[in-house]
Formats: sequence, C-alpha cells, structure tokens
Amino acid sequence: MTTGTSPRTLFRKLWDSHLVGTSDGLSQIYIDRHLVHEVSSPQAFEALRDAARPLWRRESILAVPDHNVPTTDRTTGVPEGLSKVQLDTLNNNAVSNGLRYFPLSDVRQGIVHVVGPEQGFTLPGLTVVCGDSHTTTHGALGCLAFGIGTSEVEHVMATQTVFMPLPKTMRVSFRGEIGRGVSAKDMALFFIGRVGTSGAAGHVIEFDGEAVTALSIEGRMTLCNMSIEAGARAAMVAVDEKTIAYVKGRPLAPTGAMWNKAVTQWQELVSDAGASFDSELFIEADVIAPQVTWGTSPDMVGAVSDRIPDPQEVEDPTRRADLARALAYMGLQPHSSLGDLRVDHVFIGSCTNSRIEDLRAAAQIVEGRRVSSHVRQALVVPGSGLVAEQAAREGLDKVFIDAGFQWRAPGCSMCLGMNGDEVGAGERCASTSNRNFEGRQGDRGRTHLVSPQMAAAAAIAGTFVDLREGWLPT
Ligand SMILES: CC(C)[C@H](C(=O)O)[C@@H](O)C(=O)O
Ligand code: SF4
Repeated sequence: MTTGTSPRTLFRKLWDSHLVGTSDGLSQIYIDRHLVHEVSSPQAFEALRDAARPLWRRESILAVPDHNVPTTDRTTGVPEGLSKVQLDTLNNNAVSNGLRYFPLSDVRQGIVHVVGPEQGFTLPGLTVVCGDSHTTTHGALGCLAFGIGTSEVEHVMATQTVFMPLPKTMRVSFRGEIGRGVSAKDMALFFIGRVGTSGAAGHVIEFDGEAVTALSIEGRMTLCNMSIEAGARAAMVAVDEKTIAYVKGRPLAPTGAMWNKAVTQWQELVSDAGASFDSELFIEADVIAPQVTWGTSPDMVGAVSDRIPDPQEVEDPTRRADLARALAYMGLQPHSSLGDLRVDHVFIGSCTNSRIEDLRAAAQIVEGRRVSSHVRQALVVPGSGLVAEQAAREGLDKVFIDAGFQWRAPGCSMCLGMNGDEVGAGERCASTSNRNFEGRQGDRGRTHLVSPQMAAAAAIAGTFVDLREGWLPT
C-alpha cells in the first residue's frame, strides 16, 4: 500500500486503495469479500437470474444460514414455513452458483459475523460487505466492513462494487484500563449511551486507546459490532500483533511467501501520526461500570446500580414521551432499581457475544452455581459449530448444562426470534445481543442488553446484580 504525502487515517488508506472512480458525488468502491445469509440474499439471486447476469466473482462470496436455523434437534429438518423457504432458497442458490457454503450439517456453520473472521475469510486491509447491519463487526481486524441493503447485495454480486458517499471519520479513544467485571460489551453500551443512537451517523469510527489495545480480537469485534447501534457506517481497530496472531493459521488465511507479504502490508494498516478525524471522543475507561439497558433502544442504558430515570425530570417533550413509552413497554417504574426485577429468560449468544471468549467469561460466573428457579429458560447459543466444539473441549458445555442452562446449536436464535426461540409477552430477558427494540425478541418481550458475565450472573441470581459485589472469581 502506498502512503500519500499527508498523514492518512486507517479508513482513508482502505478507501483510497479500493476506490474505482467517482460519479455524481458518489464513490465506487471495490468489494473484496461478500458474506451472504438466507434473509437478505434471495431477491438478489433471483434478480440476477432473471436478468441472466452472472456473478462477477463467486470466490468473493461465503454463504451461510444463520437467522432462521433451528437451535434444537436438527436431524428432523426445518418445519414448513417462511424459515424453511429461505433456508432452501439459500441452499439452492449456493449450490447452483457453486459458492463456498456451510450448510446446517457443516460444523463450520454459524452466525455470518462469527464465521467470516473464524475462517480467515475476513482479513485485514479488505473491504467486506454483507446484507446485514452488523457487518461492522469485521472492522475489528483492520478492514473496512459495512452492511448493505438487498439491492446493493445484487449490485455487488453483479459488479463487485458499491456506490457510496465518502463517510466522515470519528476517533473514539478509550483511555486507561477498564475495571474487573467490565468488558468490551460494557464499553460499547457506555459509548452508545454517551453519543445516542445517531451519534455516529454517517461516520466510520476508529476505536483506539489503551483499553481497546488491551482487548482481545473477540472483544474488539464486540465493540465494532455494536457501533451500528450508534448509527456508524463502519468501525475499525488498527492492525497490531494481536490481529496478525488471530489471523495466522485460519483456513482461508494466506500461507508461505504470501503470508509474509501480507503481514508486511497489514503492518501499514494504522492511522498515520497526525492524521485528522472529523470528530474525536475521549472516554476514561475506568469510569465504566457493568451496563444494563433499561429501555427500548440501546442508548437507554446505565450502570447496573443506577436507578431507572424519571420522565418527569426530562425537559425535552419528545424525549420525555419516548422515555415514558419505553418505561411502560418495559414495565418499569421511575426511580426503581434494576436489582428488583425478575428475569424470565437469559440469552447468551448473538454476533455480539457468542465467541469462545464470551462463553469462557460467562462459564466462569456460572461454574458450581445453579440457574435461579424462576428463570424460565436460560440459553447458551454458540456463534458457530467450531465455537461449540472448542467450548466442549474446554468442558464449558458441561458447566452450563450442570447449572441448568440449555446448550443449543449455533445461529442467531433469540437475538431476533426468527427461528422460534422467543421471549414471551411481558417476559423479561437478560440478553447478550445488541438490540432491545420493542418486539425484537418476541411480541411484547422485554430485552435488557448486558455482557456475557452479567447475563450469567442474572441467570443465577434471577435478577440483575453488580458483578463486582462478590461474583467475580478470586
Ligand atoms: C435480517 C438482517 C437483515 C438484520 C440486519 O440487517 O441486521 C438482522 O441481522 C438484525 O440484526 O436485525
Ligand atoms: S445475531 Fe442478531 S444481530 Fe447478529 S446477525 Fe443475527 S439477528 Fe442480526
């Protein structure tokens, strides 16, 4: 990669190296990798077929079913209905186009944003798209990754490019260290609480600072994953030794001389000293407490020990009405405490928090304890078959099962409830996923977003607890 004369951000380096041309104020960007799942791809395949247009570069595609897949017994197949239609359609499209494809029976199947990095399909320096908003996840590996709409899925399949305006850049620096019991998920929720759901709209974020450097690649993925909930177009973390160590040896990573060449290039994937960003935000990491959302958007969040806010104390009438509606939906009283709530469901999973590190963190809390008798269902849904295998090698499945959790097969599951794993009306769920919108996990279901450790503790206590008060291993 060549360096220009003025210092460039990491984003700008990736943008410049993929720019094909400009037209009507839009830039045409070359796309290296295209992830495909069953929900946002059927129309695209159909439109190409109707137009008799071939795929531009089928090697750039990895297809995997995730949203609709059953997480219980798969040997009996998928019941008739929309889910089955979408899964069968993906299967037909993948097979007829000769795509790299991990069907339900393949141990590599899982949530698209877990599978891409795990396989080394996502690599530093690339452009990565998927018809899915949480594609921002992949930026943790120092690539430019963003979600696209269904018509763009078709456009990428046909041309290997997208047209888009030049995004703005935002640097979010987490200075210092996070405390014990605080994770990347809490950093993400804290950040969203600070800037709001459109605080990063139109921007590509670069996360940096000591607390980000200290995160594992899995933690960085959690952080980048949730950046979309602040409205960001994409998010990224610069390449360092951890990035390279993570990629090394992955099935689709380069090998031999190509590996050495790649590493030399990847080491350039940092923002140059003195590069300027359109906006900058500094967060002191040590002020972040374990977070819990109490409302119906991810920015309605606070520390677990905080009291529920009072709409009467909010001056802006729109904000006051939003707050009142959220509290009514969530069945919460102003000034009440999260610790007084009873949790009916616990969901440990989703593309935010279903990687091996997340399961390890949750299992540490669960080990030797029992799920509270009034928790109706506590699910652990690993992000991929390979995560599940690794967890089983470490005995984590047994830790969860012995405590009363259900150990499920990989998929999106209760994150959005498309496969039947749902939260019932009026029921409350401590969930490691990323969205708490009305009805997200089931009609009139109530979602509280938390970290894997917080979800694990909520399962045991039957309510929300501050992990730092006697829950952490000594
Ligand atoms: C179904 C899919 C298009 C959607 C998304 O874009 O994010 C889903 O993954 C979600 O999390 O709501
Ligand atoms: S796990 Fe949830 S957020 Fe992630 S892709 Fe699936 S439905 Fe979307």
